Amino acid sequence: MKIVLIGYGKMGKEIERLALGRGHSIVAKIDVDNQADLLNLSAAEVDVAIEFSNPASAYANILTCIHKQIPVVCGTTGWLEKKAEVETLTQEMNSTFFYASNYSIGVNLFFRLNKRLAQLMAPHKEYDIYTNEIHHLEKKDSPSGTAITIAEGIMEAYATKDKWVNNEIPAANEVAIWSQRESIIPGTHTVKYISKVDQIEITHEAFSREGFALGAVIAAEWIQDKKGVLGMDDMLK
Ligand SMILES: NC(=O)C1=CN([C@@H]2O[C@H](COP(=O)(O)OP(=O)(O)OC[C@H]3O[C@@H](n4cnc5c(N)ncnc54)[C@H](OP(=O)(O)O)[C@@H]3O)[C@@H](O)[C@H]2O)C=CC1
Ligand SMILES: O=C(O)C1=N[C@H](C(=O)O)C[C@H](O)C1
Repeated sequence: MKIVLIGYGKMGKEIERLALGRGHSIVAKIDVDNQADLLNLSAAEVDVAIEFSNPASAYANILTCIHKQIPVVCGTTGWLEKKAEVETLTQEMNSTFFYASNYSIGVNLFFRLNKRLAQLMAPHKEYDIYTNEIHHLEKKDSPSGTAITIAEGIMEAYATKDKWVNNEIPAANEVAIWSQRESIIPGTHTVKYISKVDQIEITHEAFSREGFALGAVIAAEWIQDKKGVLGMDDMLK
């Protein structure tokens, strides 16, 4: 595959290492100082764009790719208020857009475990819910995209909960996400149910960025013959 990397920071570099190891080539690396190179690329020169930039730039980068008919795998978090627009445009342009708040296989299994646990816990009102995410000090968005997906999974199971709040004491209809920024931690997510007498806790802890990057490269390989709006649940079916 001929890959354009959009965002050449911590994730871009890890994706490059793994993609080269799997026999792919990197045709361009787009960062803040060479935005014009993306505008000048054509779909004939590239099989896929892998977008890990930042919350402020992801939307514009994705639109550029969709208009050029370049399939996009995006992992950037913190811009999702515009995701519905991107999905509509993807359909209108008959293009390809793959998004995941977290590309690691382990986290996606954790998402399923979280939903199942929430279904089991929902009838037991004596348990309060706590969700927590810890990331490195360079992270720009809060809460993490992964923590939002976890909170959405909990809300699916609880008819009484319809929104999440970040670093605030939750009202009865809210799921609290507590965010912590610490050192170089790649990403740790915890869900706890606490009653007066006991506690149930599940945690996913990433040891490095390799799992995120590998998932993104595998997604890029998987979408090669596909169109439309896709995500990890489609790929892991
Ligand atoms: N879905 C997932 O599995 C994962 C998602 N992420 C998300 O991916 C994103 C990137 O993470 P990470 O690599 O750690 O962040 P970094 O800050 O290390 O890298 C982002 C890079 O994008 C560059 N950039 C800034 N503006 C643009 C632009 N307009 N076009 C292209 N590149 C630009 C930055 O340059 P400069 O530094 O000069 O601004 C930087 O080099 C974050 O939103 C993060 O939350 C991270 C890990 C896993
Ligand atoms: O910024 C990061 O580093 C990460 N961001 C993603 C998120 O916001 O959930 C995924 C992972 O936790 C690492």
